[in-house]
Amino acid sequence: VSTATKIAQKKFDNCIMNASGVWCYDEKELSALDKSEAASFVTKSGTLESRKGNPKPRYFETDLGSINSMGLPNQGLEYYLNFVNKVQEQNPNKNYFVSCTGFNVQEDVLLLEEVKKSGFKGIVELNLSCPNVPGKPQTGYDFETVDMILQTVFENYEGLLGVKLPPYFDIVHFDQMAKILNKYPLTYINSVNSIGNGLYIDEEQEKVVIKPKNGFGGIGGDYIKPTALANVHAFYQRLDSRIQIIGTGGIKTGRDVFEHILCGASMVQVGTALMKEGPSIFRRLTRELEAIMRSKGYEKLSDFKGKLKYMN
Ligand SMILES: O=C(O)c1[nH]c(=O)[nH]c(=O)c1I
Repeated sequence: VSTATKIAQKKFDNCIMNASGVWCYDEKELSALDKSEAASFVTKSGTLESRKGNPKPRYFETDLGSINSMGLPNQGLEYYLNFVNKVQEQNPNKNYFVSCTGFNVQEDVLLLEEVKKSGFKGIVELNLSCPNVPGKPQTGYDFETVDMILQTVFENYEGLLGVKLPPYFDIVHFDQMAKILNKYPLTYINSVNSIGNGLYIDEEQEKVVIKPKNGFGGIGGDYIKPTALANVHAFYQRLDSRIQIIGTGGIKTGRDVFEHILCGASMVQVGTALMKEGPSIFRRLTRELEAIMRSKGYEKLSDFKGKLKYMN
């Protein structure tokens, strides 16, 4: 049987979805994702109460990516749970994600209790890496706190739960974080969130381009792909195989999807490029990935997942 026929018969499970924060603020945006070729969707990170977020302009696109300091604007976790529970009922074969984030461990516990009470059957993404709430540090850079949060959360929560991590830039930090993460019954880790507190300048006006935090914001897009691939692969090398990895960062073509999977990702999420192109991007990325797999004779993701070669 020819390779092409084999691939046609064994269409790989779609593995591409949105990144939290992009095209997922309300029912309208989430419904558009659900209708698209995306494998699933994740909501904007929900907090205990709804939030307006930071003053605008708080998002800016550049040729190579984006900078954002949204400040966690969201409808509140209850809104997202109500909507996703409804959609989940209509599509039992899809696994939907609800993202949430508290400002301390007590809030994280309350959020997960709210999830449990709602009867949510999907996957929770606990965001440990929002870089844009003034005065609040990125939890993911405080290893003891991450350990304490996961310990506390898993005392009561039995559902499917993953964590959204910030990018790390130090091999010892990969070692330390992986040691902590391996202690817990995590379904997955999502690596990476934006690279926090970058600065993009309008040279002509000699000015920043977003209002919050004197122009400092999370960086996404082409700028961050090498960091994202390194984080995905570093955790792939260190985590128990029971913990899946969702790769996020710098994806805008099928090649980028392929590279994230080669580094060990089981699924990938698209942020900046989705913001630029809209939900039709999922059809394009799926086609481009299929073409690459066909050209290399791969039938399914496990044929190449994590199989990045080193120079011996
Ligand atoms: O500013 C935001 O809302 C935001 N922006 C990001 O780039 N990552 C995040 O996790 C969040 I919660």
